[in-house]
Formats: sequence, structure tokens, C-alpha cells
Amino acid sequence: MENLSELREEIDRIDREILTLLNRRAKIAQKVGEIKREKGLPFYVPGREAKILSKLEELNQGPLPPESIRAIFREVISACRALEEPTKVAFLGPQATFTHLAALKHFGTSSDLRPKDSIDDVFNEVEKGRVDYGVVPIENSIEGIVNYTIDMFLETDLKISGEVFVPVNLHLMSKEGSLDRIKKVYSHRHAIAQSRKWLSENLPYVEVEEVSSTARAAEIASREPGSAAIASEAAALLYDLNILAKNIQELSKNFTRFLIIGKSDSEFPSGRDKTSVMFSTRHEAGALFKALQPFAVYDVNLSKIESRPTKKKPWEYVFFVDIEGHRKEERVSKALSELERGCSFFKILGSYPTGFKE
Ligand SMILES: O=C(O)C(=O)C[C@]1(C(=O)O)C=C[C@@H](O)C=C1
Repeated sequence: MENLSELREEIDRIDREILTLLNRRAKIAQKVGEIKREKGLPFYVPGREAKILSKLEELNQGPLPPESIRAIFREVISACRALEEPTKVAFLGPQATFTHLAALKHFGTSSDLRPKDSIDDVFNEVEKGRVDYGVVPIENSIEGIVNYTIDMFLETDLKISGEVFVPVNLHLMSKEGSLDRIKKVYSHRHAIAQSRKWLSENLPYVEVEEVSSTARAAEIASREPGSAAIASEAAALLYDLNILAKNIQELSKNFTRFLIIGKSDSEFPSGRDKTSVMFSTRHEAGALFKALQPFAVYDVNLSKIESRPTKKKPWEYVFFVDIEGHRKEERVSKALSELERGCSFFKILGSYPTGFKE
């Protein structure tokens, strides 16, 4: 058997090699950054980043699992991008919300992440150019769509340049050391709904109060004796709370999907893309059926359809559709042109790399 100190020396040698290589990579990224600055090109290129990650995943022989490879290289790219120009990102705050986790997962820790009080504020910051991108929740696998976000696309011209899935693992946390000391529980409406069964079995007589976010609940629990919050592990760390019960949500596979919004979408296909569009049909029989027919004709898979009132005329709707593929792929572009011809209103919200569910 090999000896422990020899193995550690070997690790030290490898780390030095990795360090040299990382800095070589960073210097090249700086040169790329200079060219981009000269030509006025965007520093953040989501399609290129997604392609790098999927290529590495393909090459990976293990034992590191693909999700570790993605997490490591996301950070490497984030650090290189920050040397070119730190990416400014507004997210629905406060710190330690699931949206904050989504922003970190997508842009990495070397980005300039700024918490905002509302979804409205996030859209505003991006529109006014005070940040480069925004991160907002769009749907939860149990609770469904976030209407507020979807409606914002009716009011602004912002585009979607990415999506992120974050697993929602909810924990009960408190300054107290045991469940029998808990008199009140705080959390966000969705988190309470998802933990209802656990609460009725374990804390049936305890008062439950809704607050604006899971992170805000954790902040309250950090200063109110006898209280607890349902929130993420990141919130427990930030507010120094004890986790009294782990994974109290009803389904173990619960994800929230977030969108990355910006002034443009992800222009270059990554090979694993999605496109979001919104449209209204004319008021006639079979209009929606006819509108969607081009997707079947050109073999474009529709992954989601959602309808929302236009808020202009009662009973008039706008449809939000997600399809597989990039708008620059021929069959997608043909299907979209045909859809547009049959619509009274049509807008491409953007093409972007498909997010990973992990
Ligand atoms: O290829 C580029 O355009 C780069 O700027 C390099 C790099 C990277 O580190 O790989 C960094 C930022 C971009 O979003 C994409 C990739």
C-alpha cells in the first residue's frame, strides 16, 4: 500500500501543475477580453460557456462525476470572465434566497451579484443598464408558474439568455436547539405549502407565518427566540442557525427554474438549446391548433405552453411557449416564421443553453 505522506506530496505536485495551467488559461482569457473590448463585443458568451462544459463532460473519464466537473469549470470560467470584466448581475434577494443560489450556480462566485427587493427591480436594473443580467424565478416543479415574472415579458423588451434549475431542499432551522422549543415558524408561501405535511405531523400546534422570502424567514428566526424558519442550507449558514430537520419538503425531487434576463439572448447555438416565444392568436376556431402546427411539421419539440391574460382586453390571451432548439437552426427558424405568419402578435424572447437539473 502507498504511504500517506507520499500520496499527499503527489497531490501537492498536481495542485502546482493545475495552478500553472489555470493562470495560463486566465492570461489567454485576458487577451480575449482585450479583443472584445476593442470590438465592443459582449464579455459573457453563454453559448460558448455551455459548449465548453458539455465538451468537458463528454471527455471526462471519471472518477469525478459530471456535476463536479461542471461546478469546478463554472468557477474557472467565472474567474476568467471576471479578469476580462466582472459580470454585474441583479437577483431577487435578499442574500441566501434560492434565486441567489441560482445566480451563483450560473455566473460563479467571481461575479458582482446584487440583491434586489422585487422581480420588478431586477427587470428595471437590467433595462436601465445598471447591471448586465438579472436572475428571476419563473416556475417551480410543484407550485407552478411565477405569474409575476411571465407578465413582465409583456411590459419589457428584455431577452432570455439562460435558464438554471436549482433543487429546492427545505430545512427547518432555528437558534433553538430542539423542536420542542419552537413556537412559531416563518417562511415563503411556496415553502410553507411544500412543507405542510411535515409541519402537521411534527409541529401541529405551532403558528405559521408567511414572509416575503425564505431568506427573510431565516433572518427573523436568527433574532426572535422560540422561532424557526423553513429555508435553504445557505440561509442557515448565513444566519448561523441550527438545522433541526432536513429535507422537510413533500417531494424529494423539487426544482425551481430561473431565467437569466438581459438585453440580448444567447446568440450562438451551444448544441443543447431552448427557445422561448410569446404570441397571440386571432379570435377564431382552431387558431391555437393552427398556430402550433408548424412545430409538428418541422419536428420541433414543444417543452412547455402557458397562457396568460393580456390585461388589455378581457378574455384575450397571450401564449408562452418553450421549444427545443436554437432560433438559428433551420427547422426551428422555419417553424417560427410560419407561426409568426398566423399570429396577431409574436415575439421571440430568446434562445439559450438548456439548464442542467442537478
Ligand atoms: O471565449 C470567450 O469569449 C471568453 O471570453 C473566454 C471565456 C472562458 O473563460 O472560457 C470567458 C467568458 C465567456 O463567457 C466565455 C468563455
